[in-house]
Amino acid sequence: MSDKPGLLPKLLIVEDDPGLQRQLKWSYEDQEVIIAGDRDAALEALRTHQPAVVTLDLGLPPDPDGVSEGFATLEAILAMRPATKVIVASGHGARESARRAIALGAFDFYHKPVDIDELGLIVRRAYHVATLEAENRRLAESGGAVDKVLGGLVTQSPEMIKVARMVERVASANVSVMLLGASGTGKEVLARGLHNASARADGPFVAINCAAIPENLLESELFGHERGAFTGAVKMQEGKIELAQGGTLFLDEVGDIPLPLQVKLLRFIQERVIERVGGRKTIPVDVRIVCATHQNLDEMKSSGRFREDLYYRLAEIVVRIPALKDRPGDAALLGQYFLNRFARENGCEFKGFTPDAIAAMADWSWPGNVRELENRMKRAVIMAEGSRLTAADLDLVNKIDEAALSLKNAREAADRQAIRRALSYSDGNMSLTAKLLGISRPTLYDLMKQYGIENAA
Ligand SMILES: Nc1ncnc2c1ncn2[C@@H]1O[C@H](COP(=O)(O)OP(=O)(O)OP(=O)(O)O)[C@@H](O)[C@H]1O
Repeated sequence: MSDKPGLLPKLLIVEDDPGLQRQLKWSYEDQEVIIAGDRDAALEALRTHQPAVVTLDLGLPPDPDGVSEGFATLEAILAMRPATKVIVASGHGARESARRAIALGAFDFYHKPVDIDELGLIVRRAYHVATLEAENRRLAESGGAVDKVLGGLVTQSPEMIKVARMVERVASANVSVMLLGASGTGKEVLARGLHNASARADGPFVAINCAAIPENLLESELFGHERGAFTGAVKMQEGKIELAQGGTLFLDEVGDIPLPLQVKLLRFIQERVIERVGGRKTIPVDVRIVCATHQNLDEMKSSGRFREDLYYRLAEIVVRIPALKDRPGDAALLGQYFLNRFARENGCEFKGFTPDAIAAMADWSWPGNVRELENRMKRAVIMAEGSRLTAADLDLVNKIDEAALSLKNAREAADRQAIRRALSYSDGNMSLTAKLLGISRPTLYDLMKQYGIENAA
């Protein structure tokens, strides 16, 4: 970080004790510290420097042994700049004043005598929340100008925008596309977007989740059946492939198709004709196949559970979709988007999120990705009592995020993010990316393979 004042975030310390002023002034390397000894000086500094975070001693002149001037200063600061995060110092036995300060809008409090490390942590957390809030305000103010790629995909993450642009590009080409990503990352949204951006947009988009259908029924779901083909087949039924005639067939969880059916699917892709179960007639079908899976198909190919020839037919273009936690800012953006949507649908109004909700959303690792976020928002909008959604409404209070706690996962997440950023910065130039990351090109290739990161440039 730069040590030039002016580029550092500003911290205003309101403290009348000269000894403490000196001690605190030199305790923050990462901040430009401004000191004020009373209310007037504090408000003047607030106007001039606009610090995001303020620490405030409640015992200020002319009432250094009481709290009246401290509270008056707190109220004046929040009246002038309501978004300021004020951290209040409370003396011995001053629980009551701490509580009152929080009720008035203070961000947090600390006990005197000062523990510099502890206060440092509170200050850093306050900056973190202030930054997230500022970002949220920016997004809310940008209103409808939020990036909507492919018609319905809400994102502001460069990685995801790249993915969407890639899907738009391949939409018009006659190639098969395989979407790889964890559950709930938006594979179906992208598949639909691809269909809508393609020349087949006037035709049907038919989706089938191969994991959700029992193995013995999957064949007839895909290929259809003739009347009397099996017990219960009381009438002829067209399969999903046939229903997608002239359009796009989205095979979700393609890794769950059993081997015998993989053979039949391959035959269809090669010959472009189907036979319904129990039928003899061959029916020509013109469909484009887009497929998706969260499984590791490379591993399945090696162990013989997924046919290699089918894989290459289905995966002429492979698109890897980043997890929600790897898309900085998207959780807050999508949170706001779902909040607006569900509030509208339920006929209620919300002003947004409380700081603890914003911080909780940024810290949570979203194992269920966008679907989990969508579900938490849906529930919160129905259950919430206040005008802003809290971390408790989102059921994110005191949740032990085991995935985020693991050091290995945290390191991997940091590696992934750094690689994606460097790739994005260098526009996919591998030599430059390796240089930016300070590693060799072979190491970069190894890491990208290990983390399943594709160079989307
Ligand atoms: N970027 C996005 N913008 C808006 N809505 C989204 C976005 N991504 C996902 N969603 C919504 O989140 C939910 C999950 O998305 P989707 O079904 O596409 O995920 P998926 O990867 O196909 O999940 P699965 O693998 O479990 O089938 C859907 O309701 C979808 O509308």
